[in-house]
Amino acid sequence: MAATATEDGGLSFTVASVMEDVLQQHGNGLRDHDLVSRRAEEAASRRYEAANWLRRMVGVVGAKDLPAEPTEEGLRLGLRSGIILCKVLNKVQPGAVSKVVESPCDAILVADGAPLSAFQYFENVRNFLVAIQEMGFPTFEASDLEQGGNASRVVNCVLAIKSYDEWKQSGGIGVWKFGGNIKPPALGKSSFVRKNSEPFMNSLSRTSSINNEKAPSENDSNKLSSPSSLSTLVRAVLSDKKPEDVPKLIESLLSKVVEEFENRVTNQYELVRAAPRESTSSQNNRSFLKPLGEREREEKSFKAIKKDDHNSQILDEKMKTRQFKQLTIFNQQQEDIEGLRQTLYTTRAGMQFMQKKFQEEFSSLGMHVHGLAHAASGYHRVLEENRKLYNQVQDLKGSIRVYCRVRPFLPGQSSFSSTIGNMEDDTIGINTASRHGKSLKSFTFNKVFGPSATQEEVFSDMQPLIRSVLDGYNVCIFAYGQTGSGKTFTMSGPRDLTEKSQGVNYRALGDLFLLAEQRKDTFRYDIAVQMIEIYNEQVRDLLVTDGSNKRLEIRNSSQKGLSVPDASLVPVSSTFDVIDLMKTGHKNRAVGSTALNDRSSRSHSCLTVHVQGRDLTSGAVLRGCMHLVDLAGSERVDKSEVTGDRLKEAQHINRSLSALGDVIASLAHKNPHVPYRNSKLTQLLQDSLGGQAKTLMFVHISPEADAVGETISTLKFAERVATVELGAARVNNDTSDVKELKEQIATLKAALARKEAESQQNNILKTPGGSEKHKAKTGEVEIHNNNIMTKKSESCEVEEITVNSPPWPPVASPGQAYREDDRSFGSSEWVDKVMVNNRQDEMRRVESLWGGATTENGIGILPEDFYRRDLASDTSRIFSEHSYNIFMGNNNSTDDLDAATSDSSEPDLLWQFNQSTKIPTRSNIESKLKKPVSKPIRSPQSRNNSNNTVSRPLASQKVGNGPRGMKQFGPADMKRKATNARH
Ligand SMILES: Nc1ncnc2c1ncn2[C@@H]1O[C@H](COP(=O)(O)OP(=O)(O)OP(=O)(O)O)[C@@H](O)[C@H]1O
Repeated sequence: MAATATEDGGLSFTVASVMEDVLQQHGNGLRDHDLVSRRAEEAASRRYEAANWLRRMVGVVGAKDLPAEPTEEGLRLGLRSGIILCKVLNKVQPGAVSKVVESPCDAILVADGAPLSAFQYFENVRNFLVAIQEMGFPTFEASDLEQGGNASRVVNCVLAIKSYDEWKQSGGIGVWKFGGNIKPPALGKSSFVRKNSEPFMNSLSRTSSINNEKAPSENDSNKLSSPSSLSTLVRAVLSDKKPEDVPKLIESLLSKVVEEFENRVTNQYELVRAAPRESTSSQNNRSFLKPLGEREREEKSFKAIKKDDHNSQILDEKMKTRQFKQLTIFNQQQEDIEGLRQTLYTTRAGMQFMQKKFQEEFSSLGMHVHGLAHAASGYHRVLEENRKLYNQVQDLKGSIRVYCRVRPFLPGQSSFSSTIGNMEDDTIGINTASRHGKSLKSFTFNKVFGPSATQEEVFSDMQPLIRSVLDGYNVCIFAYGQTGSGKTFTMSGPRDLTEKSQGVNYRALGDLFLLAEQRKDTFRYDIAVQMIEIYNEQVRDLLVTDGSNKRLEIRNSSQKGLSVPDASLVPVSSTFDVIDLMKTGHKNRAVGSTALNDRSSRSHSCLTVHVQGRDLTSGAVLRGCMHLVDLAGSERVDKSEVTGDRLKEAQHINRSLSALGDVIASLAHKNPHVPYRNSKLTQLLQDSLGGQAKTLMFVHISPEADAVGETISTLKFAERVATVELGAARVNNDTSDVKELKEQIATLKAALARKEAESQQNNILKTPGGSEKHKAKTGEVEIHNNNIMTKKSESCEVEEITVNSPPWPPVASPGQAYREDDRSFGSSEWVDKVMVNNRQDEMRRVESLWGGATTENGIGILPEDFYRRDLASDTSRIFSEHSYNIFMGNNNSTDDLDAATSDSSEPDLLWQFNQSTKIPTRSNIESKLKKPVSKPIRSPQSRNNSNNTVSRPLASQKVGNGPRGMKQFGPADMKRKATNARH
């Protein structure tokens, strides 16, 4: 059986070894004692041969530990240090092992054979093994030198070196070969054991040894591989077998051998394929077959190449590793990128979804907000509507509106100690300190303006009220508060006036001009102003330019329709006119300094705006009048720390303000008597407080802590004012009703005159000079009405008059003018409010006095061209008493009228008409006029009990609740009227 050569011509096994393995595996007789012993003998002889050769080579002394005929153990121990092996090899091939460690204690072995320096021994063995591996000798494992190791391999290696040495000694002719029975070392068992030992395999192969003539003789030690030893082995296996079993056994054996052989060849082939580069070393190994010099040279160059190869291989591997790593990283990155892309895609989809959802939500939110905004605007509209309705209700009730304004801290003041707690649209809370600690007092008004409220905001809130002057309403705005709380600021503005800081006065007039201009196609308005001051209970004209300081009277019944008829009345048509007038007014105003405010005004100032508007279509005339009052400081006297003149001023101020308080209190309690005449101020404001005017009190407070006392009392007063109901405001106009009534009056007058004439004739005929008697008999009542005696028929409802009529004014003798002072002293009841229709009176005056000049609401109407002419001629001209008188036609009658009281009241006249004609009735007229019924009036009894009450005719009632300036009948007029009527 021939061994199969590999590609490069080498085999790592022999047929004999294969057979041996197969026989051993099958155990077919190898357990035979003879065979074992033979094999043992063979191994021993080989061991002895190796030991002897080693002893010869290194000397007995060098190989002192190696017996001539060692046991396996002995051989192992002897060679274990690796020194003998290294020395032998260096002897055979000098320098093969460059470093041999020879410990001085080399020879000292411990009882169990363990070396003293195992590491050194191991190094020697390793170096030896590397060297023989490089040289192509059969190798063994380092562990083969240890206990239990395979000593036969060691012997094999030594004998191979011996064989090489002998070949070398013999001159190195031909190719050295070794026929030792070795097995290829297991791959990867040791890093320093060569993986392939093909040269030796080749040398073992029979085919490769064809050219080796010496082989049989030299391979005598390798008996197992020889045909004879193989046959011996076969014979030994077959010896105990029956002859009939031999063919089968041989067949089985052969098939096993073939199978094993094929397996090994396949393995070998795969091994070679797996390590192609090792062919180089194979070639190198084959170089053993070359002559030694040449082979050494080749070996050296081969080593260098191999080293280069090795380096480049390492580099290649490094490169490959790096490339692999890079590729791995690249792949990983690609995977990551793909993953990221996926994530991105998912995220983008998510984002788009979210975006869509967000947009949907956003649009639905927008719709929601839109809805809310709509609702909010609706809510604001409703609020505004509510406010208007509330104001309308207030108007209908005639409540005095109360606004509150808080002054900001002035420059230099610390805002730390503000008394203002909380502030809402209509509520203000004041922090007060009491014995029980701090508390918050809340006050509610129609409107509350904080310190940051601008002049414009303040004005815009009261603008509708102001505008109603043009619609024929009487308006009164008065600023109330302690010194320095900002009254003048609100009404006029600061000292350094700018357009932005202009106060209500300027803005109101400016607005009226604007509105008048807007309405010029339908209305023609004439506007004139008065400006007065009440200082120390004296009324002064602030618009005088000649420096005169004439004392003026307040006449609630002036025929001119003016409360202070003697005060200059200046027509204005532009804001510039107003500014000029204000300058004059402020210059004339009594202003002095006190401890509290160096610009403290110790007087009440009042700007009165008179408006007359004519409807260009219907001819109806509207009259409105507006008082803009800046009151003096309301603080207590002691606070001002004043004496002398200043004290007197303060007392006057306080008195007038407390009179104002009394009036308010009376009105709030709906007292029949309202003490208007206790002060000039209340007299001036009488019609605004008690008439059908729209009244606004603008209460001012300071935020400082030391003013808290005044602040609280101011707000309390304002709260009381807010409860006052004045009754619905009325428009001062001439309507068709009035015209109709005028006609009725004319008819009635004619009837009355006729009846009186008849009655006189009858009396004269029946009883000469008996008219007085007749009066008494028939129970006719003489009615004193501002010194005019009028008759009332028997059918007069005396009781009704007695009960419902207000008290009399003092009786004046016929022809005697009733003086203002008399009224003052007569009784304050003179001014009690009686809601009556005074238009009858007006008509009477129209006809009797001015023969066609219109009057309204009891106010003597000036001829139309009066204002027109004066306004046109000179806007800065100040109207004087005289200018009015021109149009009154008669100075005497004017005097009478001026001096007249309002005693000649509508109820009286109506009563007369009713009694004389029976148609229309009083109630008819009243209902036709659609005016509120009068307030209850005091009974005669109560009147009699009241102080200063002078008994007076029942019919002589004071119409105190008509708009101020209501034209009153003078005695002379009434006399004249009566006479005219009679005739
Ligand atoms: N709302 C405000 N904003 C800014 N400054 C104000 C305001 N109100 C008042 N002032 C300032 O406060 C000071 C006092 O104001 P003002 O003279 O108007 O008070 P007053 O109540 O009219 O005092 P008096 O009773 O002495 O007339 C002034 O310097 C004024 O400019």
